[in-house]
Amino acid sequence: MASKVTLGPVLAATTAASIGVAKKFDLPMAQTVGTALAAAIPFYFLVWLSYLYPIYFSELRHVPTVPGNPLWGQFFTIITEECGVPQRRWHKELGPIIRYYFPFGAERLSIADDEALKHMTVKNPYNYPKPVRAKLWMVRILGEGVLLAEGQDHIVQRKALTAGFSIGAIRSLSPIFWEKSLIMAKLWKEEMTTEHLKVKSFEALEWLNRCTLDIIGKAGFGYDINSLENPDVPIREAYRLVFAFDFFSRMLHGMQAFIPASKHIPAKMNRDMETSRGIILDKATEIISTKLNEAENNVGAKDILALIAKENKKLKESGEQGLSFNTMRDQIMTFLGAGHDTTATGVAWTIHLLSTHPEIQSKLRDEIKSHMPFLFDPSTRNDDSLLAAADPDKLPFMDNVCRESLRYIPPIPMTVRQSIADDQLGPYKVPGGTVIYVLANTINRLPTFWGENADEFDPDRWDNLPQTVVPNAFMTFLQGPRGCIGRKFAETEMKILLCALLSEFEFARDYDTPDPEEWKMWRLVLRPKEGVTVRATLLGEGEGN
Ligand code: HEM
Repeated sequence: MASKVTLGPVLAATTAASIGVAKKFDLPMAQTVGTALAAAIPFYFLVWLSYLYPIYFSELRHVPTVPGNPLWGQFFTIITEECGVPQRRWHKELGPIIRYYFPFGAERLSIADDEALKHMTVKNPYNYPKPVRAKLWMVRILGEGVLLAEGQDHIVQRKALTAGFSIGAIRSLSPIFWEKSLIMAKLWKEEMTTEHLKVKSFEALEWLNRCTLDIIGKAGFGYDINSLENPDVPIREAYRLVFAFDFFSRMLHGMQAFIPASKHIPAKMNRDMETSRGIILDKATEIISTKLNEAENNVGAKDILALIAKENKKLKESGEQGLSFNTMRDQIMTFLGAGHDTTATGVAWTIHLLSTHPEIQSKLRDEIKSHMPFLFDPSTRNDDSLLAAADPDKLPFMDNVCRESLRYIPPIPMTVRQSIADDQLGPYKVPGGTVIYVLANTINRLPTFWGENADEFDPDRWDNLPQTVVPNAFMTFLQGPRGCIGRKFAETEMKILLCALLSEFEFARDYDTPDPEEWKMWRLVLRPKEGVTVRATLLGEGEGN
C-alpha cells in the first residue's frame, strides 16, 4: 500500500527528474526545474494529498467516512459548531468508528466503540500519546507535568502523585473545600445585603473560577491565594489572560500548533501568554521551594503537594527514581491549570442546568436539607464540627445530578491522540501516526450507549441505567492510566460547592443575558462564551418563596 509520501521527497524527486530532462533535451535548467516544481507542488497538495491518497490508497479508506471533499473536508463544520456536536451526528449515521478530513485530505478518526476505546485508553495508552503539536501551547502554561508526560516518564510521575489523590487524602481536605465554598456564598450574600437586594444576578463562572483557584491553592499546596476576596491577584489575572478567547487569540493559538516560531510574533496574545507564564512559573517556584523545605524538616502539612513531597523523599531514599525540582514545579503548574477551571466550569454548568430545571433544583435542595439541616441555619452554618461530619457522598440525588451534569456538558469535551505504531482498532487497520479524537461531548450523548433520551438532562437516569452504558460511555474524566487523577478531588469539591450555594440561594435563569448553552466555546474547557449569569434569590426571601 502506498504510504503517505511527504513533500520533501516529492520536491527532491521532481528536482532530480527535471534536471535529468533539462540535460537530456538541452532545455534551460532553471526554467525547467522551476516549471516542474510549480506543477509538482499543487499536484502534491490538490491531487495526491486531497484526492488520490485518502480515497484510493490510505489504509483508513475502509473506515466509514463522512461525505465531503477531502480538499477542505469537514473543517469548517467542526470549527463553526460546538466541539463534538457534528461528530454526534456522524456517529449516529456511520457507526462507532468514523473518518473525516481536515484540509488537504488530512485524515482524522473519531472513536466511540467500546472495545476500541478500551484498547486505546486502558490497555495500550502509551501507544497513543498526545500529538506533539497539540502540546505546544499547553506546555507553556501547564508545564511539563504529568498531564503532558508520556511513556516511562508518565509512569514514574503518576506513581509519585497517586498518594496525594487517594480517597483518604481527599477526605482530609474537605474542611478546605467547605471553608472556601462558604466564603463564596457569604460574599454573595454580603453584596446583596449592602445593595439592599433580595435578588441579584451573578456571573457565576468567574466567581467559581476564583473559588476553585483558592481551593486548589490551599488544598493542593497549602497556599492561600485568596482570589475570592482579592479578584485582581496576579495569578488569577494570569489565567484570565491565558483563557481569553477573542478571535485573534484563537487564530494565533491555532497557528502555533503548526508554526511554533509564531509564538515570537509581537502580538498581544503572545505578550499575555509570556506574562501569564512568568507569573505562574514564579508562583510555582515559590510554592515548591517552601514545600521541599517542609518535607525535609518533616513538617506535617496535609495538602496534596506535602504528601507528594514526602512520598518523593521516600522513593529517593529507597533508591527509586523520584521527581526532580523542575518536574515538581511543573506539577504545580499542571494542578493549578488543570485543577481549577475544569471544576469551576462543571459547577457553573450545573448551576445553569438547575436554574433551567427548577423541580430538580428543589429536589436537590430538599435532600441537602434533610442530611445537613445546619447549613440552612445561620447560627450553625459555619460550625466546624458539623461541617467535619457532613459527608456529601451520602447524598444519592446529589451524586446523580453531578454525574448527569458532567455527562450532559463535559467540561473537557475532547482529547486527541496519535498512534505511534500500526495497530488494529475494531475491524480497522490503523497506521502509525494516525490522529484520533476521543470526544467526550460526542460519546456521552450517543443513543447507542444512553438510549433515546441521551440528549435530555435527566439525573434520575443514573438510578436505572440501560445495559448499554459501559464505563467508556462516560468519557468526562477519560479512562485508564491517563484518566483524570483529580476525579475524586473534583467530585467532592463540586458537591460541597453545590451544598454551600443551594443552602443559601435559589437560582433562576437571567433572561436578560444570552442563553449560555447557545454558544459554548472550546478553550481547553467547554466554556459558555458570555459566562453563566444566574439570578440568585436569598432563601426565604424575594421571589419564588
Ligand atoms: C470536573 C473537573 C475535571 C474534569 C472534567 C477533568 C477532566 C480530565 C480529563 C478529560 C483528563 C484527561 C486529559 C487528557 O489526557 O487529554 C484529565 C487529566 C488530568 N486531570 Fe482532570 N479533570 C477535572 C478536575 C481535575 C482536578 C480538580 C485536578 C487536580 C486537582 C485534575 C488534575 C488532572 C491531572 C493532573 C491530569 C493528567 C493525568 C494524567 O495524564 O495522568 N483534574 N482531567
